[in-house]
Amino acid sequence: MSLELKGVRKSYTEPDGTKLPILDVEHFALEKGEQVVLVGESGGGKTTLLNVISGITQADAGTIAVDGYDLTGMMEVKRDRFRAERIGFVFQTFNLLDAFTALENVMLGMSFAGNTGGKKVAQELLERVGLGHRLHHRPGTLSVGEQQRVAVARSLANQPSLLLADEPTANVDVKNQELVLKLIRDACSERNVSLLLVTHSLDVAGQFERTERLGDFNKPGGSK
Ligand SMILES: Nc1ncnc2c1ncn2[C@@H]1O[C@H](COP(=O)(O)OP(=O)(O)OP(=O)(O)O)[C@@H](O)[C@H]1O
Repeated sequence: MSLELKGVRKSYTEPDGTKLPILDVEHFALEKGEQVVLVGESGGGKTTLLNVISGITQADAGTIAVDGYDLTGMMEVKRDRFRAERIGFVFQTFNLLDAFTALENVMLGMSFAGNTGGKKVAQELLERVGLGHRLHHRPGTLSVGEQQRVAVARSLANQPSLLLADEPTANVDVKNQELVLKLIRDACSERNVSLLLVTHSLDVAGQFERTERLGDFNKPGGSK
């Protein structure tokens, strides 16, 4: 199993102190190499779910296992490193660092995970996403579609076993949407990376064999 969530709960606390339950997932799992699209209503908690898996947000309860290792049972330093090594992330807004070139953006994530063989691998990844001629451009001098392709290259730099993609095609034009989606899916297939991708697009969702509606397995407030 590439990813397995059991009993994962997350609430936010509103300014007046009341709890706002967002996640209550009894069980959710991805097989190794599986590609799953996640759909659901706006505000339902899709981003929160990805953030809890990636560790951007701390879950209140439950276990989150990646490649059979329970992240919630690890010490913080080990957990951060494990995540950096095993989980790649593509965001809707790319999250590239403006002061650095495309090549440096890809390399920076690699050094964080202790991957020092950097430059050649980063260059190959950028070539793989069609940006071999843009290695030394900063994000502000790249087109939007090119920026998302840099982000895709960066997400794969540590050879993750799981890729989380949150609306990766929402901010790129139609032509680039197909390109970015194909790049993500092909790269995951080639490397046997599991993919969990959030989208609002029915076009995108329709291309996946497995589509999950968050509301079908997430029952916030049900176990209060
Ligand atoms: N830090 C926070 N504090 C309080 N409430 C939050 C916080 N982050 C998110 N929320 C609320 O949690 C709910 C779930 O948000 P989330 O972004 O996970 O939904 P989503 O399914 O990704 O939505 P969308 O499809 O619109 O992007 C929303 O109602 C949001 O307002």
